[in-house]
Amino acid sequence: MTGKHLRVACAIIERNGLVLATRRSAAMSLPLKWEFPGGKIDHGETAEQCLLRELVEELSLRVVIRHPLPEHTHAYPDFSVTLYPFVCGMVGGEPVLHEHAALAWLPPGELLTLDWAEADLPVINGYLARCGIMEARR
Ligand SMILES: Nc1nc2c([nH]c(=O)n2[C@@H]2O[C@H](COP(=O)(O)OP(=O)(O)OP(=O)(O)O)[C@@H](O)[C@H]2O)c(=O)[nH]1
Repeated sequence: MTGKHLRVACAIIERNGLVLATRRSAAMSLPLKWEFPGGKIDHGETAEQCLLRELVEELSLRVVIRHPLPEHTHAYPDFSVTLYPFVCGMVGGEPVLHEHAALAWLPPGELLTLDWAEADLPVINGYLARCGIMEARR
C-alpha cells in the first residue's frame, strides 16, 4: 500500500426498511462518491465513540449502535483505509447536511445503484448478504 493509512468508522443507519447513504461534496477527497456517514478514528477513541461524534458533527444525528460488521481494508492509489462498519438505528430527528452534498434513503437492494467509494463495496455486499440479498448487483 502507498500513502497514509486511515481507520474510519462508518454507520449503516436503518429506518423503516431504508438505509442512509451520504454523498461526499466536490471539495472532499473522493469527490461526489457515496459513502456511509462517519469519519477518521481519533487517537484514544474507540470506533463506536468516533461514530457517535462524527454523526453529530456531520449530520446532527443521534443513533443507537446495534452491531458491528466485519472491517474491510482497501487500498486507493494514494492512501488506504480500514472501514469499521456498524449497523445503527435512529434515535430521532432528521439528518441535517453539514458537510455532504446530498443524502438518500434507499432499500438495501438498491444501494448498489449509487456510485460508491470503492472501499464500501465489500461492506455493502456483506450487509446485503446479512439481509438475505445474496445476488448483490454492482
Ligand atoms: N466516512 C466515510 N469515509 C469513507 C467511506 N469509504 C471511504 O473510502 N472513506 C474514506 O475514508 C476517509 C474518511 O475520513 P473523513 O470522512 O474524516 O475524511 P474527510 O474527507 O472529511 O477528510 P479529509 O479532508 O482528510 O479527506 C475519507 O478519505 C473517505 O474518502 C465511508 O463509507 N465513510
